[in-house]
Amino acid sequence: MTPNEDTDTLIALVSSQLNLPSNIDAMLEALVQSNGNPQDAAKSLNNQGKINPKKRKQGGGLQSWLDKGKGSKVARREIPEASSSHSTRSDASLEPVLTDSSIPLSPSKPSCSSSKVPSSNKPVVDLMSILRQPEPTSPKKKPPQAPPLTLSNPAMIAQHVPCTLHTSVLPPKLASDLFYTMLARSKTWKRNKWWLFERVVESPHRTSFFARKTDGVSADESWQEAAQFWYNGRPTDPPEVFPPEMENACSIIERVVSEQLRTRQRFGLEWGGGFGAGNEDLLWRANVAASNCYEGRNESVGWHSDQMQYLGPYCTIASLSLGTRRNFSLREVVPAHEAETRRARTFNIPLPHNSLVIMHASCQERFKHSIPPQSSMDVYRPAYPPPTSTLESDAFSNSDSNISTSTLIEPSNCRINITFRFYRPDFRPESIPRCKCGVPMILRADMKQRLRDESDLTAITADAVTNKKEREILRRKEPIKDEDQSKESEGPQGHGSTTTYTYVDRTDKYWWTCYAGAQNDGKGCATWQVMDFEGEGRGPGVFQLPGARCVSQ
Ligand SMILES: O=C(O)CCC(=O)C(=O)O
Ligand SMILES: [Fe+2]
Repeated sequence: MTPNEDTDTLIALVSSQLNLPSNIDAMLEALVQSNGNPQDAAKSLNNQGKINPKKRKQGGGLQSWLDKGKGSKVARREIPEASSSHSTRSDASLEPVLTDSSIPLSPSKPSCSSSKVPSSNKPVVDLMSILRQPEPTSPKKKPPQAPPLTLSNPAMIAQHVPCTLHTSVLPPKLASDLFYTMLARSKTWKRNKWWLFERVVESPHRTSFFARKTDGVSADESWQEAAQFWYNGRPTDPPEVFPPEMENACSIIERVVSEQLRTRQRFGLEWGGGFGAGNEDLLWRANVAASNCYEGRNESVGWHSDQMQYLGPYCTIASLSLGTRRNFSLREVVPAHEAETRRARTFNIPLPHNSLVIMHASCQERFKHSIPPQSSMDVYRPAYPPPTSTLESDAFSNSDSNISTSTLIEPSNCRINITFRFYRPDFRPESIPRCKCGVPMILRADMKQRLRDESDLTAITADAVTNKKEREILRRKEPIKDEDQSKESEGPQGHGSTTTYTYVDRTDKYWWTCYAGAQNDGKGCATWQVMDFEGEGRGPGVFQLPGARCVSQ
């Protein structure tokens, strides 16, 4: 979870209570004044008449700003200090407004020179205590809000979200061993900390970052920087290496994900390169993983989308659940032009022990996800005793040294989550642009600019696709076992030799933006620049593969 996404939530909460539309800067300013309370911020904006509706740009989004003449040729911009004293700007509502006379501009220069660990003289607060839900007080008529929907089977999941659920994904003994191994390790994992609205907030769960021993990943020092990013830029120990059980699980999961990818529509900017000799049959690999431990029903992770700076656009993330069953929630970020006609619905997917959720391409761009606190929770009763390797660890130490393993099968109130990820070679740490603070920037998608929703996209794409099988897949929006794919195109190098590379190009925009404020008292330089995929020498994306063709236009 990252500070940016928490700010998204706050901004969305403020925005939902305004009588008139506002801009991001005014909302951020009001949030700072009201100590992060969205209700107070909205009230003060509504009362003080800070909002000048004429300044509101219809349609919003990065492209509309770029199209406004003077910005169109300039890729790199700075946002005035007063409007960006927090690097915590919003995907959902970020408008790169350069000047707005309704906002007092501070003459002071960007003040960060280096990233530093949050100082301890201010109290650390639990993130959830800041993200208070407001009372529904807005007098403005909003589109109807559909109640949360539980997606209880794979067909429902495929219908509503860009995810698939795979139950009993690992052999049961391996799932159990991996649970115990990670549970034992989790005792030393850290709670993430970062700056949000002049306070240090702390994530309500423990987390750790892993690099895979294969592929030279852990041997490459540049990945240390990537690990540090997992902790919002805090200095950290080198990433942990995948333990053997995790390595075994990862090999199985890579096959499950690759099989899924063969049935799905690809996106032009997805990774199109290979995965090295011996992996020609894989469409997806993992070279890093992040693991989380949620102890009890109150531990959680708030609404966020995952940072993409090393994953690149349209990434695929495979998320394994072990231990207690928890709900995984997803909520779409509604594009600005649809905000007055529809509201996002929350979808809940119950995740049992040994289940895998694949967050497919576009999930990070279009949706936020969370593990919410629950009012009740069933304990997990392991089917096997802990493996002997974990018995030596403190987690299972017992004063009775003669205890037999079978008596150690104890119910647990913990959920272990492992998100397997592929950090792309074309987004290696040394290729990430740095802001004026000297800190690597983060990559953000312009969620506002999305032109169509998934159903429109599917219809358009399906019309354009000539391959009958693919058309069927798109229409049903369900994974279909695909036996006879791609007779028509040559397989691209290293990316499987029997796959058709049709892709959709949604003309989405991405930009790099300063991230230093997360660890620097909330102060960043607010530099940003549009990502120029080819100009920055990135790729190959799926759109660059031999035989690939775009089906959206
Ligand atoms: O625990 C989970 O399932 C989600 C974790 C997550 O969203 C993350 O690590 O980014
Ligand atoms: Fe996440």
